[in-house]
Amino acid sequence: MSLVGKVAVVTGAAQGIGRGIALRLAHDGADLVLVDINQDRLADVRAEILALDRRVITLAADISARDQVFSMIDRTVAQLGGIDIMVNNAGVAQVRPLLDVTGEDMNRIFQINVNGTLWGMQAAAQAFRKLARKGKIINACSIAGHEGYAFLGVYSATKFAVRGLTQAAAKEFAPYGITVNAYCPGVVGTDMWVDIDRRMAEATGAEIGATYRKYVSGIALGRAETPDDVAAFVAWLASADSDYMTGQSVLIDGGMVFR
Ligand SMILES: NC(=O)C1=CN([C@@H]2O[C@H](COP(=O)(O)OP(=O)(O)OC[C@H]3O[C@@H](n4cnc5c(N)ncnc54)[C@H](O)[C@@H]3O)[C@@H](O)[C@H]2O)C=CC1
Ligand SMILES: CC(=O)C(C)=O
Repeated sequence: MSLVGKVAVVTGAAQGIGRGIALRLAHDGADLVLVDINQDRLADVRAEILALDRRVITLAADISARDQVFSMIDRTVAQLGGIDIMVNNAGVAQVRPLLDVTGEDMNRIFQINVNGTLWGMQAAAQAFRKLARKGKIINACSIAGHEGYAFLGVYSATKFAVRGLTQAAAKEFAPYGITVNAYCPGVVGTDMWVDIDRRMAEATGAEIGATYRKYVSGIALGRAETPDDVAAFVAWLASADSDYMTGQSVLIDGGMVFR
């Protein structure tokens, strides 16, 4: 219950890792702002958080649109009285042989994964400073932010960029008491991996499920990651226990990448 009295914003909260993070932060006492481009499934997550007796609002936003991100933060402060934790979770994967990558491919995934993370950091930091609150910014990185993966090259590049932005923002925002860190999951059983596996099968001729099984077989702890595994670490990053950590993109992958 370390987050009682705190307001947390989670993007990409309608499903997968974002839903897991939102539910865990609510369990730990935070009030929640659930943000997603897909409104259909946000209502279910909202109901789960209301059942935890927490305040919760849902906001539609495309994180690649800077004005929508800043408007979302303004509405957060107006409706819940402030913001303490910003989780820039929303993101998309892209399976493509590098030889086939187009400018449109690059622009789309960078606008969401990189620009969207930067807009979220900008808007949150601006709000923290206006409210004179220390604040915590927590970004979604990946093992692909530490190692480039075949057929996931541009996606990997976006996550390397998130790691760099996390380090730079940590240095720039430290004077205001704002910490900036990132979580780097491995293979988490969400819709994103269903899509990756399907597209890998199309690109390589492998059977459906083969890519997912190959990646999971390389995990030292012997099982795929769950959204709750990720959320447990993000809950620590959101708590005061992480106040002396900043600029770090931390691998929590069950033992895949060893840095
Ligand atoms: N699933 C995995 O194995 C891993 C995922 N990650 C990262 O974790 C984050 C969450 O991944 P998952 O939950 O697996 O993905 P997911 O695809 O299951 O869910 C992503 C959510 O983000 C939303 N979203 C997508 N684009 C958006 C936009 N432009 N604006 C607002 N919302 C948007 C989607 O509607 C969806 O609800 C992503 O940043 C991903 O790169 C990192 C490492 C591993
Ligand atoms: C989706 C993702 O980040 C990986 C490498 O699984």
